[in-house]
Amino acid sequence: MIEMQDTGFGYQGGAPLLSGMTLSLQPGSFHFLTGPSGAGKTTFMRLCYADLLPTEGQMSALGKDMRGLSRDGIAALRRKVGVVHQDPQFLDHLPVAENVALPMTISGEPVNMAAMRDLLGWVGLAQQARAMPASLSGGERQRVALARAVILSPDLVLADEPTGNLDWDMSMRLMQLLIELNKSGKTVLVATHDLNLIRATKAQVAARVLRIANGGLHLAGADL
Ligand SMILES: Nc1ncnc2c1ncn2[C@@H]1O[C@H](COP(=O)(O)OP(=O)(O)OP(=O)(O)O)[C@@H](O)[C@H]1O
Repeated sequence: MIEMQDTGFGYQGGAPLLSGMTLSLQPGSFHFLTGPSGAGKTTFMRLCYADLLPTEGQMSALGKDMRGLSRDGIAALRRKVGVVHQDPQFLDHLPVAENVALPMTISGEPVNMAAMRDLLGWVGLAQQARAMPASLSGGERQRVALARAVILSPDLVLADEPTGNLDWDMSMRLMQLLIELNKSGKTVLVATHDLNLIRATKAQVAARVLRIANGGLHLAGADL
């Protein structure tokens, strides 16, 4: 799903931030990504959905070589990757249902309203379909963001600190949805600082933990 061989990345004009990363993220796997603040977790996630391209080594995502990826290639790749950000942004003048449907609208696909209702029901927000984003709680916003991330049925779901602003119960509720997605066959990668969340999730799913530290990517020990 994601393959890296001695892959590195540095922002323009800066020293390399990540280097020598070697990874084979298998289809259907569940991984956490952890590491200190500023280590490069978000940068790593951005590489995985071709929002950034590696500056060293080799990398492929969903079978596509990231080197020399055309604009169309990047767009096709992103269609297969659903992303949930820590602080999801919505179009505030559109209700929840339209925000969730945006990836379909943008890609010119007809919106399947029945599928939309199912999806909102799955994230527990069937009653909020017509609500405006500004009226949602933090946990509701994250669940709307998750629904939006999976509406095109991506193969890979990336969540960058999705529970950063949520209490424990809501964090676990969101993790439950990510676990369900994984059990339905999706590859899931979740960046988080929260070791308790990792431990609680690992009790339910065979998740592995990647750690970014000192500019490199490491597999964390079994104690995590
Ligand atoms: N667009 C950018 N241009 C230059 N440097 C950047 C850019 N985005 C991030 N950085 C730098 O890259 C480093 C890694 O940032 P990144 O956001 O990937 O870390 P992180 O591990 O996700 O941090 P946190 O846990 O605090 O969210 C930081 O030093 C950051 O300042």
